[in-house]
Amino acid sequence: MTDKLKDAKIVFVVGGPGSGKGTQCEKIVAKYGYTHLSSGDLLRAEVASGSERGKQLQAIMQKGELVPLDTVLDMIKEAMIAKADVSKGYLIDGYPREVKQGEEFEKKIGAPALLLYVDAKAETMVKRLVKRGETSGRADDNEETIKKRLDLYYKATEPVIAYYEKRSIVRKINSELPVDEVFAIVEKAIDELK
Ligand SMILES: Nc1ncnc2c1ncn2[C@H]1C[C@H](O)[C@@H](COP(=O)(O)OP(=O)(O)O)O1
Ligand SMILES: [Mg+2]
Repeated sequence: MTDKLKDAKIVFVVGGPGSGKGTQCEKIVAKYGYTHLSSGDLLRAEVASGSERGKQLQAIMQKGELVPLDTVLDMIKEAMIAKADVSKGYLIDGYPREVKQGEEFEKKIGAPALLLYVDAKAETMVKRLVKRGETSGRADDNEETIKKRLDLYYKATEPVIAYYEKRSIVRKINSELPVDEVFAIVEKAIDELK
């Protein structure tokens, strides 16, 4: 564990694609001064920067292969350390995707204080993603890919929730409600951390 991060408040934000993770994270950042880190965004930014590592990542991703777990974690850790002096806490959005990723995160960085489980029905998630796809420009926001992402989510990520439930750090958030009502529930969970 890194000294700079030893007292860091770490919140895992887990939920299916389109459940509303990004939406709620944005609101947490605005109210609480947390740092929002999404592994996908970090990878895309590294590629866009044109750095040596970015070029290696791009080559891997172009082949359709998975970026090594260690690389993703190193990037998350670096981004956390860079914000250590100003950040009130960290939102780790869309990670861990599987139990192994959670275990590795804890070995290399630290333990989460809370897991926000942003929960919506499959039907709701599909609807939101199809709508987001009209403007997001994200290649994976189309109906066929959405279905694959949902299947993978249920297979790989639901065990993550069960794993952290054993430690009683999971707070399930009903994300079927309007955004502000969802945030009211999120606020309670974050306030309890203080
Ligand atoms: N509680 C809510 N009610 C209605 N729409 C919501 C919502 N939360 C999010 N949305 C919308 C915003 C986006 O267009 C879409 C997906 O939200 P998102 O925050 O990008 O999800 P995620 O980051 O979990 O993939 O759904
Ligand atoms: Mg998102």
